[in-house]
Amino acid sequence: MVAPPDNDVLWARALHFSHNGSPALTGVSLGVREREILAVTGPRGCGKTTLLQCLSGQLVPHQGEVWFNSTPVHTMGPLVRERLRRDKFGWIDPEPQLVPELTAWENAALPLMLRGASNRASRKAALEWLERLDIGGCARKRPYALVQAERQRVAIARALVTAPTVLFADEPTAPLHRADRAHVLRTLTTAARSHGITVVLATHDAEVAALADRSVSLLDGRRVHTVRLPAGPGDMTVEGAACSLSV
Ligand SMILES: Nc1ncnc2c1ncn2[C@@H]1O[C@H](COP(=O)(O)OP(=O)(O)OP(=O)(O)O)[C@@H](O)[C@H]1O
Repeated sequence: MVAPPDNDVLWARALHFSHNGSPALTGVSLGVREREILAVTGPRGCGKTTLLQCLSGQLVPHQGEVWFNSTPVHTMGPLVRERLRRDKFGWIDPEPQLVPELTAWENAALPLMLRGASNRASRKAALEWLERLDIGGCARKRPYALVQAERQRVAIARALVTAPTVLFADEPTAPLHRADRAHVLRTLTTAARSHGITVVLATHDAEVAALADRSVSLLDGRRVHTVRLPAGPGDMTVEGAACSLSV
């Protein structure tokens, strides 16, 4: 095993993963620099979610290595990986998964309470994040009384409330309308930058990817390089020696 470069907070080498024998990642390598916002782009089914799950320790790659700072994640046991995810990582799903019995602020405060923070401190931090995401007025409502876009903002507040080292966001604005999407993404990226949070953002939306510092593209479980043509039919997708036009 070779340790990753010092300036990469996450580093993956030659990841392979199959779901029930069907390959989802076939040799993906990448580094994520500290404090950068990295977009993982590509069409549906290209392996974005699987890659984020391997990087965040939710899945263990069948081959390859994942490192968080100088710690190998792929060799960790389930309990250590669970602790790493709880203490260092945040996760946003495309569909908000909230606890129905808890109010919006209690849902947002949950990760802090699970870490043993006081009720008062957890509530204060949760309310601040809900305010930043423009849903302070919903703090006492339960999920059933919120619309989908409000529920997603609560889920985003919950992911940010601990100021994680790395935030994994899997199509985080998928349930939002276009205007809402831009606002939530700006809030998310501004918060990440001001708190020094590294973000790995999976998206198939070019407008969303444009907010990132850098993008990596996947196609059929492999990394590809997308080159923008100066004037022509679209982007050129290059993988090794093979080229194809994606329009
Ligand atoms: N739990 C699963 N069981 C079986 N196959 C799966 C499972 N999860 C993903 N796959 C398959 O693995 C491949 C990669 O899926 P993945 O969800 O990682 O891609 P994605 O780029 O995130 O797609 P989407 O944008 O649709 O979420 C796809 O072919 C998908 O059908």
